[in-house]
Amino acid sequence: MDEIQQNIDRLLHNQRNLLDIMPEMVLLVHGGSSVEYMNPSAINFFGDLRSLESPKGKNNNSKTAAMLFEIIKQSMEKNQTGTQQEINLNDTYLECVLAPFEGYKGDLLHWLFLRDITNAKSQGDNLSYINNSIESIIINEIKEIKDRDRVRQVLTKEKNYLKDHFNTHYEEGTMVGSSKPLRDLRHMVEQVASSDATILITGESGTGKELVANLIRESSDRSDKPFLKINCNTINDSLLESDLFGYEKGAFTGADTRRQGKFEVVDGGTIFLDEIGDISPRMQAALLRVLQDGEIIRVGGNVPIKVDVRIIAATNADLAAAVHEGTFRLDLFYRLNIINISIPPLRERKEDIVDLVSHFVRRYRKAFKKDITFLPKSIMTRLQEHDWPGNVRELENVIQRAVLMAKSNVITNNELFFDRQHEANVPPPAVSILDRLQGMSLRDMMSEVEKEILTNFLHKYNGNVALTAKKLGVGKTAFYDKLKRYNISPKELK
Ligand SMILES: Nc1ncnc2c1ncn2[C@@H]1O[C@H](COP(=O)(O)OP(=O)(O)OP(=O)(O)O)[C@@H](O)[C@H]1O
Repeated sequence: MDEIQQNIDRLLHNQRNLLDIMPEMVLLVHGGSSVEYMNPSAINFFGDLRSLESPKGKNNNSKTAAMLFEIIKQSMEKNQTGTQQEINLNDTYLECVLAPFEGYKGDLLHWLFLRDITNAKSQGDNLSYINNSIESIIINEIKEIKDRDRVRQVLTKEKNYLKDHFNTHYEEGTMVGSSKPLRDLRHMVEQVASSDATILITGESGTGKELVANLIRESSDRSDKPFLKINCNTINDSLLESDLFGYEKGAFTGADTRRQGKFEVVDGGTIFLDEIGDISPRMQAALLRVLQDGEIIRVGGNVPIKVDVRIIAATNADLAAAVHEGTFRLDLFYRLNIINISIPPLRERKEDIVDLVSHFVRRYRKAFKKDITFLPKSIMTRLQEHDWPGNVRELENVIQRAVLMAKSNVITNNELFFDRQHEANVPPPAVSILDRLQGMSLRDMMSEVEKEILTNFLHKYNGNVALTAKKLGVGKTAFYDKLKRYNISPKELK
């Protein structure tokens, strides 16, 4: 019997020691309502819950015991015994296994094995937070790389935008543009150049009328013969007449020798008469003679002289309207208008802007020895959106300035200034004329008023001298004299 008792004691001792050294918390609960055993880990963690008189007490240990009993009750109800559960006890996370068994005389006993997993759990949470952060950092990084790539692609595209254009061979005097109107224009120039027919080139100011005249002459059979350009607007009538047709000795004061006019000098070649809409009726008659009969009469002479000159004329005025108003001869209009080349304004062929811009960049980077290699697409868009009241000449001016002012190899918005010419043409706000004339002599006042009237009317009639002179009831020669006296340039008043 002693031996049996000794064995029981030994087993109990070993069992107790085993439970005592376990790092996990172990509790033995009796009947689901009192704690019969706690190992040191459990006591250390919960406090001693074994001697509590009533688990419903108010101290902390009673509350903890009540919570444990509740866990046992719910596990039994949900049949979760023997499985590992995670419970939260006052913000502490515990892993718990419940093992019910039948004790002496049928007592209901529960082993509760518990492990504190709060740290492990928060490390896990941290880890998943870090994982998430790393993931979002990587996602952001990838997005940024993609964005950078997109920007790089755009920049590469932009960089290449004018590369081909910039690298193409640059030729002075070429007519640039690939829009349908420009292609038609080029075709027409090729078709009419080789004939000797008179050509009238029409189009707004700065559209390229002179350029077209040059091309016609270059492609004609007269390309190796003299080519003279006369701007009918810049010299007065009598000078223009003697300049073109020559004069006989004694024709006017100072004509002490006979002199050949340009039509004779250029014989066999071409004459370009720019601003033809501004010539006087007398000049119109003389020109009609050249066109009809192929002859001129020198000023002060009466002998017709045969000339062989091709005439290319140009105007930005509406000659048909001038005929209608009686300031331009109908027969001369017909003679000039045998072949009409009409150049559309730039705003009607905006597709040409890219070609024109690169053409002018090439022209001016060479002239100013600048190394412009890049023109951002945003700049090109701005240029394409502009209305270009001054047409190709205005575009050329804008690019010329930009190239000159560019600080690197790129043209930026800082260098882009549009002509304000059309705004400058708006008459200044009215100031009382008498205020302005105060202190002047009557003669000076009259001159000022006359100058003001001439300027205003020329502006109103788009710089058309013949029309303005007619409207003011002044002879054209007298009108030109006045313009000279007051130093007024009709061209600047268009
Ligand atoms: N298609 C084009 N390609 C290249 N350069 C052009 C083109 N059109 C016009 N230009 C340039 O624009 C500028 C103005 O052209 P141009 O003097 O021929 O115009 P215009 O119509 O005769 O002007 P205006 O009415 O004032 O006499 C010139 O430098 C010319 O070389």
